[in-house]
Amino acid sequence: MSMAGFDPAQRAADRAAAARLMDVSRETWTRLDALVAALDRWQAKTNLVAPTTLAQVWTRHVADSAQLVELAPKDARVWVDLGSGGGFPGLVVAARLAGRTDVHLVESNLKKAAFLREAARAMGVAVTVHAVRAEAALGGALPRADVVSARALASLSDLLRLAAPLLKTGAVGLFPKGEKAADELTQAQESWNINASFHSSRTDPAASVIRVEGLSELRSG
Ligand SMILES: C[S@@+](CC[C@H](N)C(=O)[O-])C[C@H]1O[C@@H](n2cnc3c(N)ncnc32)[C@H](O)[C@@H]1O
Repeated sequence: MSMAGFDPAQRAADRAAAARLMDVSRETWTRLDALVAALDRWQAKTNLVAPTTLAQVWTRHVADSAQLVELAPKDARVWVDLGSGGGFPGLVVAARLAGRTDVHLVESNLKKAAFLREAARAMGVAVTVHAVRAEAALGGALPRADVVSARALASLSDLLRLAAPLLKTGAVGLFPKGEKAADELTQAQESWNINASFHSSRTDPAASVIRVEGLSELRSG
């Protein structure tokens, strides 16, 4: 067991498993290693990920986040991640798309926002961290986006309400969801016309990513 509370051998095996799930450049691996090192440094003082997932951080969090890039438009210039927490998926996206896409991370917890800034510096990626509630950021500080993502932040209905200003102006929404994904979509369809597709997760057979491309209010009555 390491000082950080996980078995290093299990962590190494998990990194190898993640390498089989993600096809990324050597430069991206260097950035991702810097992200995981920063996460390990901070995890003791700020709970960034569930401690039980630390040994599997590479598959449970990094590879799980990395798969979103394949679902995004190839020419995405601006990506907004809501409720970024320990950097998932936002900092993983920034590692993969460095120099090509402006990544905005919205995180209301000030300690986690400080982590996101420090981790980005350690990774050598330029991101914009908005240390405010998403509701506030979406009311003004964010630019028009090509992609909006959110992982483990809220139900799909709440996410659509939150991200509507971006989704209605052309952003594609990428929302990783667990085994209740279909139920969440059915519930959201009570309020919205949604053009959505499901994409099986590469890292969790029970999970999927809901990709939203087009959103409008349902007319009632
Ligand atoms: C369960 S965590 C998920 C973090 C990360 N996306 C992940 O998948 O590991 C939710 C995060 O969203 C942040 N958060 C909650 N409500 C928020 C809001 N209204 N605006 C911005 N961030 C919020 C929390 O501080 C927390 O870091």
